[in-house]
Amino acid sequence: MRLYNKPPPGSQNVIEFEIPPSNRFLITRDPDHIKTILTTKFADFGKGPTFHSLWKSFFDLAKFERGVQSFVAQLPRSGETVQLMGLLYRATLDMTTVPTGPQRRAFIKAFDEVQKTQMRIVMMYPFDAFIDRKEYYRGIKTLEAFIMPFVEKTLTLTAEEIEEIGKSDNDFTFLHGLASFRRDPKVIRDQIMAVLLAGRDTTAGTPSWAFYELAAYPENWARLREEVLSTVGSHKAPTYDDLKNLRYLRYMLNETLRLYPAVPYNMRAALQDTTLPGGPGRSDNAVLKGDTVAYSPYVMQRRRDLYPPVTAEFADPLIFSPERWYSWQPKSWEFLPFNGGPRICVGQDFTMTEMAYFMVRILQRYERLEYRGDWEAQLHKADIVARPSLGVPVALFEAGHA
Ligand code: HEM
Repeated sequence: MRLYNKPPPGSQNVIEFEIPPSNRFLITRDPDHIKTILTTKFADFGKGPTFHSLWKSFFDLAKFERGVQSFVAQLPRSGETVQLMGLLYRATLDMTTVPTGPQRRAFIKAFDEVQKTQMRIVMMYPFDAFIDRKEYYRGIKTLEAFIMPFVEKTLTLTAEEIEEIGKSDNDFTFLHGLASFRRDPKVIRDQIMAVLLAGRDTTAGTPSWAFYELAAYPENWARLREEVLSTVGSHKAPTYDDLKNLRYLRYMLNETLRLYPAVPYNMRAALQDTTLPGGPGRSDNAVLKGDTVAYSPYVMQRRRDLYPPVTAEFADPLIFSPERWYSWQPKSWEFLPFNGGPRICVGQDFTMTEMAYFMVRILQRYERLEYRGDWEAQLHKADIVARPSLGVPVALFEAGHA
């Protein structure tokens, strides 16, 4: 983070350093550079060999709705302290794959182990060879043992049978979708694993930050609740149309992703010699094949110079203010929580709907939120996905209770 903030005002917003013998790094916080990497010169950059070696061996996702229901059922009694972040992490995993019964514990343990090691490997690059991968490979085997029977069973279905299932919204899963255009069990396993790993922490981390901020701004909670009650009502499950109509809720989620993009740091490896724009009156920055270019939506989205001046409608960019979105739209490439270009997050629409759904169910039921942790001790903890370092300990106060 200190490195990302290093370029002085007026510089090209990029710094460069080298780890001998051959690893050159560029770290940028310039929207034009990010645009160049992710779209204009997309073919010049890839995820890099470390990333590909990590994602070689993988698996699933099946049903969504279950998780939402189990989350709602686990909400605490009015006024009781609950670690909301832990609950959200469990719920988003439930929404995708998690088996029930005795397999459950082994699955979650393996999933956590695989993800933790992946994060360590990425964070330690280029010194990742020192990381012990024994548990990692064991974890992958456990996950595979769970998912492969589902993949194989699905592949016994003919294209016509899958098409028939597709006519029913309820029975058709992501697995059927994959099986309808690829018959290779390994490819299907990899796709499922990719979606599962990409979707859990990001989707759990974002509402965690939202609750964290909302606990500090009771007036925003009240305004959200008012919007939900007048649009959806106090008990009914929201429909897709309801969710689309909740403008303030959408702004609140955007504001959360602006201050706390779930993937705060990212990188690409140059696949060939190329350049990044130097800006008006400056020569381009040379990037050589094999160089790593790191960029940070987190730092970029907090750059004051990219925002309009502070006014009554537009709060300081470092302040959580969903209201700003009523009169302001970020310029393209200056708001990138889901990345951009051909590798934009495929789960973007799904996750925005899912998070809105979560928020609606809680806002319907609870009229007030109280923080039960130590504000001062909280840190922005970023492995690959960012979360509040101490979770989100809160008490929720049910409507109609003292
Ligand atoms: C708040 C929630 C989420 C955020 C902020 C988010 C953000 C991102 C970002 C920044 C990337 C680009 C990573 C890169 O290329 O370096 C990405 C990729 C991806 N996301 Fe998400 N994501 C979220 C939820 C989800 C969910 C729920 C799913 C699945 C249902 C998902 C599936 C994927 C997949 C499969 C990729 C890889 C796409 C590719 O490389 O071609 N994401 N996401």
